[in-house]
Amino acid sequence: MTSDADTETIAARMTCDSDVELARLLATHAGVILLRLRKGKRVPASRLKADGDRRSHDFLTAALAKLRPGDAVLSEEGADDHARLEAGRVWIVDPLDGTREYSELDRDDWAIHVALWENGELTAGAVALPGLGPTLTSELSPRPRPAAAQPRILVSRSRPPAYAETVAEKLGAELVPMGSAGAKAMAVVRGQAEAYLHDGGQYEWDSAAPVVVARAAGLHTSRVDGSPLRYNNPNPYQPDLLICRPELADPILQAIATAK
Ligand SMILES: Nc1ncnc2c1ncn2[C@@H]1O[C@H](COP(=O)(O)O)[C@@H](OP(=O)(O)O)[C@H]1O
Ligand SMILES: [Mg+2]
Repeated sequence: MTSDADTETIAARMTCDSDVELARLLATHAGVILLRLRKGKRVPASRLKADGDRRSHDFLTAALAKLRPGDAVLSEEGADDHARLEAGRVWIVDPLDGTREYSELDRDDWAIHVALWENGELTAGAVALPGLGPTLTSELSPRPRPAAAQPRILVSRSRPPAYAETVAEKLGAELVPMGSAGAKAMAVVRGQAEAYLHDGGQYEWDSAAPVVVARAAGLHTSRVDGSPLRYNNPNPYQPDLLICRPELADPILQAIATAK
């Protein structure tokens, strides 16, 4: 098992000039720490969730402090330092997205998010999906996607939007529950679903890295009223999100507007 001292040593040894490569390395390594932490664990779910959040957060923030000392950090697990509002570069990280699923030992729908915001825009990011496949980054290129006979719309397992069934009916789509914003967004990037719809509560760290990777893959990303997603706001609460194949954006947004 990786100890806190080990993770500090790893962070201290890392070097990296490219921001996107750094995001990939950090998210991937945090995933290794999290996989090791839960391997063979027979501890209460609440303890695994708390330990996972803390260990991953400590690793990511120690590495960023060493490798990008001038940058600000907004992390789900850290105190929000409003100095970030004056900073030109802010790392927006979710050390463990899908914490609930992480504590269910047979599930893989959880993720680590590392994104970089620079002067108003998300510019780089990575989403690690330990146990599911390689870390996806904002260096992806759009790829051709064959039309799906019946669109699959991913929604939260525990908190799907109240109007999701109405939207699915209108589009002749199937609703598929899955944990983690990052896992859902990357399932769309990987062609395993056509859309990810969320409403009712979320924060910037839940979507920043998934959104910058999804945009690089050529997908539509917006609020559910079609307005743009903006990051590094004074209040990081960002309650809703649509990520989908571009040709489905207008039909889904129209169906949401009618159903809400
Ligand atoms: N109504 C809500 N209010 C606040 N956060 C929410 C939320 N619904 C989902 N989220 C957050 O969005 C992420 C994905 O959720 P879900 O798996 O339900 O789709 C989770 O992040 P964390 O696991 O990082 O806390 C979850 O806490
Ligand atoms: Mg999250």
